[in-house]
Amino acid sequence: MSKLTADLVPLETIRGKAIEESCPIGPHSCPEDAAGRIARAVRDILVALGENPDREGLLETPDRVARMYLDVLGGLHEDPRIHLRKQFSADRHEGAVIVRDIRFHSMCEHHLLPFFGRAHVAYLPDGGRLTGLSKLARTVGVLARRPQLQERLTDQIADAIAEVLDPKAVMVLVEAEHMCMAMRGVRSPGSTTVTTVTRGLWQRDSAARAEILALLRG
Ligand SMILES: Nc1nc2c(ncn2[C@@H]2O[C@H](COP(=O)(O)OP(=O)(O)OP(=O)(O)O)[C@@H](O)[C@H]2O)c(=O)[nH]1
Ligand SMILES: [Zn+2]
Repeated sequence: MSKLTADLVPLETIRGKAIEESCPIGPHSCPEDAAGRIARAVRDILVALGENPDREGLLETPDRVARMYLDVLGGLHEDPRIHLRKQFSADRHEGAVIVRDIRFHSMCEHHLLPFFGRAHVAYLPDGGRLTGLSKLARTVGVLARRPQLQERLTDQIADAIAEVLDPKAVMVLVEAEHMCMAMRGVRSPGSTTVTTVTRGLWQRDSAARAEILALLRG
């Protein structure tokens, strides 16, 4: 099972006061003045590129980029399991629950460029234990807003559902386009990467797995 909380920088390596208690994932480093640090680094990047960070159009850019990073990578300081703890039961429902087309945007951890697409999530409740449909999408959102690999994102969505709902089975399919493949490097826009993971009963039962996979693909 992959770790669901982020590997953040150890407290002692952060200069200044670390805020330990304000994050739902427990004691860890929330670097003080994160926005200021990012903004200074962005200014350095602009200078290194040969730009003039003091020209009018770029004056506010470091601060904007800092706000943007803290927003699109804010899932580092959130525990995805919190949402799934909102549960209720439907004693007579024994079938699979499938939520398709959960749109997400994430950041590839190799290039810090976006990858984005859709996650499709299915689970087979045990004992009628259900979570809210929106909570599945919220879980995807938290895990996507981190520096990620598509494979890890897929695994972590399944792990969060398996851990909190303890269902009989889980399957997650993620399809995404990576800007690091489109804008640079191999320059292959339009390529789609598909990743899947199966846990529990559907891992062992190939007929059931094929049926759910077909439903996830739509
Ligand atoms: N498996 C996997 N690879 C990814 C993901 N995001 C980006 N990559 C790949 O990570 C690899 C990094 O390869 P490197 O050779 O270290 O970096 P690079 O020189 O920038 O590679 P190119 O993209 O081929 O130019 C590239 O092949 C990317 O396509 C992901 O989510 N999953
Ligand atoms: Zn990349």
